[in-house]
Amino acid sequence: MNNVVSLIDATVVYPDGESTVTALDHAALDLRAGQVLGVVGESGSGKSTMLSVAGALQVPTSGQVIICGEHAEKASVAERTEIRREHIGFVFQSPNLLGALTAREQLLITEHLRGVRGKALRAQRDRAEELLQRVGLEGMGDRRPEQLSGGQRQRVNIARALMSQPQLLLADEPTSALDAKLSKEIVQLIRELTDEFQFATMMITHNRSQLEVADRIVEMRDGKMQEIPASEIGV
Ligand SMILES: Nc1ncnc2c1ncn2[C@@H]1O[C@H](COP(=O)(O)OP(=O)(O)OP(=O)(O)O)[C@@H](O)[C@H]1O
Repeated sequence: MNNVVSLIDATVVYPDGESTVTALDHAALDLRAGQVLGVVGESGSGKSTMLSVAGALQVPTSGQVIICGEHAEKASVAERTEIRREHIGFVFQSPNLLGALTAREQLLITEHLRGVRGKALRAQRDRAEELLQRVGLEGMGDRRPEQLSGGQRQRVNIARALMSQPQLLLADEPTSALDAKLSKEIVQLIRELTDEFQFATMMITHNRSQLEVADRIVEMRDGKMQEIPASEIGV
């Protein structure tokens, strides 16, 4: 089976005054379709940097990043935008939904901005309805963010990330704004969607109990990434 994303010796070095910070230190990873990877580590250990490199938001200082067969480290800015648009869905900490738009419109905003019309738009409208239903928001498509709970807003966010049928879902602390019960529901939903749509998921979390949905876990320490058996961290 092919890897959805591979990091090969990926290193990110930032300038830090007179010296430098190695935020990602020779990271190696292969992630396949249908797998959920949990990413843990203390603040400043390099989790966001790793996710940002795996998501072609930034290029490594050295090493390789292969996303669905495409070398992101060699791609131009425009090509990286295309890689993200074609292959990747992003879910960030708090849902950055637009206040004036309904849940349905949040899912279709990209299509409207790109001027998608006719049959293609109808297909995406159908997909939006299916996804709203799939994430548990059936009948709520007309609600604006203020008319939705925090958990429901994160569900809209997840549905929106899946509109482009991504092969890779990157989630950066998707439940940090939610209580324990809602957090559990959201990570469970991400697990189920990963199985159903067979994309690969990387999820940063501070909450180790959420790692029970992960197939694999990596821990970041000072930019170094190490895969650890689930048994070792008591999941
Ligand atoms: N743009 C930047 N310029 C300089 N240093 C940076 C930059 N971004 C991150 N760093 C440094 O790189 C290291 C890793 O940061 P990163 O944000 O990846 O960690 P993190 O594990 O995601 O932290 P947190 O859990 O607090 O979000 C830190 O030492 C940070 O200060």
